[in-house]
Amino acid sequence: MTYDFILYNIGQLILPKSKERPLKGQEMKELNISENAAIGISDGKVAWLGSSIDAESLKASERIDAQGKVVSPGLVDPHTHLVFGGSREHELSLKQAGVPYLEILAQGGGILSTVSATKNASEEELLQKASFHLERMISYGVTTMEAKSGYGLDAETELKQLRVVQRLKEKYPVSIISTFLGAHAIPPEFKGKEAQFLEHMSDLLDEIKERGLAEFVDIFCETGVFTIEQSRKYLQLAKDKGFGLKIHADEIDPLGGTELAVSLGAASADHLVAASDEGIKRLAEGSTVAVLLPGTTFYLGKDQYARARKMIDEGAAVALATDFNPGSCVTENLQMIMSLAALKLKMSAEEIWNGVTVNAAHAIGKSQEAGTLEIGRRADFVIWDVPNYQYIPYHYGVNHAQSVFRSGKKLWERMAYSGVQLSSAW
Ligand SMILES: N=CN[C@@H](CCC(=O)O)C(=O)O
Ligand SMILES: [Zn+2]
Repeated sequence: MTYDFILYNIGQLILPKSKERPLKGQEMKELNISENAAIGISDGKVAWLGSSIDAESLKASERIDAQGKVVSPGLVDPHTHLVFGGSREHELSLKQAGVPYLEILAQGGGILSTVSATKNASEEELLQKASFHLERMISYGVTTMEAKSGYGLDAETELKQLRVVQRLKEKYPVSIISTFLGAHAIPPEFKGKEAQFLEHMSDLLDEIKERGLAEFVDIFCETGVFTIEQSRKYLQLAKDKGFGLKIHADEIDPLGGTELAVSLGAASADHLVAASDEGIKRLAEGSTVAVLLPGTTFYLGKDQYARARKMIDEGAAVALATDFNPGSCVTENLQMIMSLAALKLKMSAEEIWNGVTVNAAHAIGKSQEAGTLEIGRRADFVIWDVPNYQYIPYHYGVNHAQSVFRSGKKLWERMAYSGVQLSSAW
């Protein structure tokens, strides 16, 4: 057999273990690292895995020298609000003055400010803007990501956002999982009529399902937004209609969204900064993935981070995501989140890599195709310009990706291979 190409001289090849279910508790500490490794690629898939020495005797149309660098599966970002209009830099001074996130929202700002900007933007404008952010995510090593609606809060704008996600799927050779988050905030005209608003959003579910516009349904279950009972009813309906479930749960107040997620069999419960001891116990018992978003806690200027250590030590499955959005976490950089996970969530490098690969894939129902490199799987991988896998969480705030491959094809490559390239005019 002649392989399309062989990537050899890989200093460390990161091979997360893939299971039928997410890695839980102590399993998150396990990470296969193969040294001086090689991968054979054929028809966009991993066709051979072994040592660089053994790869010498293989036939290949092309050979690429990884120069002793680190190679990992393409990263998976399981929680993003990729499609939105406008930006919210004007809120920074409010944050600095100590105005809480939910207070900005209650005053008609925050999410509602982005809702106005998203309503006012055309589909083309939203597509262009989301493309810009998506390309940046790819440059940071992400080949599979989730994207939510939720900045419309009316039928027309929610569907417009979901159509943009569909168009992104067609435009880019990456996997994008679409989530309907029509229940993201209460529009001013529905203040005090939350149940009516949720009925209005529920009415969209059949159309979204028929047109294949979303795989998951999500809700912001929080003080001043949607209650536990409202969330339960809404999500149960979505589940009955065949959607996967996600919940923005226990981000600020411990309402019990974590327990609700587990009891409904949600794929993920996200944020969980205020998750109770009982909620953590339930996560450990179930298979709902705790998607932690330390970039959001950092960006909101809070001191209390999600209790990742307790979650993992008690047996829960943890994944990490950017939560990229224009208000509470304005970064496309999942590597930065890996550093925050090390520093603020006290996760080990092994737990972090599992959190941005296999467990993140489970959180969005893509564990069969993303998050690891195995023979027969799509060859989505990243060559990292670092000496070892611990280095990425350690050296923060910069992009360590050297090149990003999707289905065995180079999708993105850093222009200067060794560090920065100063202008020749200097
Ligand atoms: N907390 C709710 N939703 C988003 C923030 C959205 C926004 O502020 O625009 C989040 O996950 O952080
Ligand atoms: Zn979110």
